[in-house]
Amino acid sequence: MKALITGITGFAGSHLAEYLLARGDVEIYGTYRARSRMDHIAHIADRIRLVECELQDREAVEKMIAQIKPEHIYHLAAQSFVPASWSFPAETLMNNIVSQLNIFEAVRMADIPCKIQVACSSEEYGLVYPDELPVQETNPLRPQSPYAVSKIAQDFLGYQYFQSYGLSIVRTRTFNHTGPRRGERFVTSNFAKQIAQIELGLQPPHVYVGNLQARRDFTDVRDVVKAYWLALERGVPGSVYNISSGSTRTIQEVLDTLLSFTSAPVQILVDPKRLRPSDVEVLLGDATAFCEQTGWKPEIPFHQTMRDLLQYWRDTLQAQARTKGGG
Ligand SMILES: Nc1nc2c(ncn2[C@@H]2O[C@H](COP(=O)(O)OP(=O)(O)O[C@H]3O[C@H](CO)[C@@H](O)[C@H](O)[C@@H]3O)[C@@H](O)[C@H]2O)c(=O)[nH]1
Repeated sequence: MKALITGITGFAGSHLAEYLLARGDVEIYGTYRARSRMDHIAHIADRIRLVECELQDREAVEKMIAQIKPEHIYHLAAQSFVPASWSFPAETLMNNIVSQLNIFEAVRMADIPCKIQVACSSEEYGLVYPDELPVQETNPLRPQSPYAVSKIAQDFLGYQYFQSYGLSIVRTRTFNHTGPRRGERFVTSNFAKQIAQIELGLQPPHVYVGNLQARRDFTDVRDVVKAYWLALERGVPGSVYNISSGSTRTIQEVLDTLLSFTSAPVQILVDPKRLRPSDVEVLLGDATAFCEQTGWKPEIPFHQTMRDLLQYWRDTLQAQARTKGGG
């Protein structure tokens, strides 16, 4: 079976590639761009096929899909950092919407039997009222950022291409996910990296934070990528599914959990630059529909995820120090 992962060099993409490799029955293709960093997939590079492709280039995408003829497409490539979408709203919308349109059009033109998973987001729900929790797929979408609007467009294009052309598309609205290799701008990874830097004496004992009152529903990325596989194996085309753990934590609790793994004394400082024009206050997902349809359930406890993430940063920073020191 041939699977294509867009954004294979990224956080979720690299974990999905590892998961599919471990299955043993999947031939894995992945797209990257000239500027993509390869460190997340260096350890598996000899077992996957990498294809350079700018997804905003329609002709390049058509050629790539026609050549590979994938049976599964996992569309994970995106501008996924919410604050960047305020700094670069046009780029976020263009990148996220046009890339996906090109993939849909290329599959349609190639006329191949191919299932497509679209990585949508819980950010689409945006403003959620207390009596709407936990959020179901039927909840109104009240976006709070340009990123959320881009994901709603991706989501609705998935619905429309299923309705109009019968493309076999499954949409996954994934709530926050984290784990080793999480990009350092995202809150869990950012705090973990700061703590690891403090432990190694690479920064003063100050942890900079933004809004600690926000609540999020976190799942381990290694559970999330299993869900993506199951979405295409057992999900109903045309459907949209929440992928979430069903429990919520404040960002303060995230910080406290990470701090419980270190003996380094730290001071917490609010950095006003980390506060957003509008922040989603609470996200808590109801994944019952997905669990019942596919048999999926998250298995890795939050504490384990946080422990692994902090260890990832300790190992990464130590390896960087060794490289710099020439040892
Ligand atoms: N990034 C960051 N966020 C902080 C910080 N301090 C507090 N926060 C708060 O921590 C929460 C989570 O922020 P992020 O980790 O940046 O994630 P996100 O905005 O919730 O978006 C993530 O989840 C979405 C799914 O709900 C994904 O779609 C999106 O791509 C991303 O992974 C937000 O409420 C943010 O204001 C900080 O120093 N840095």
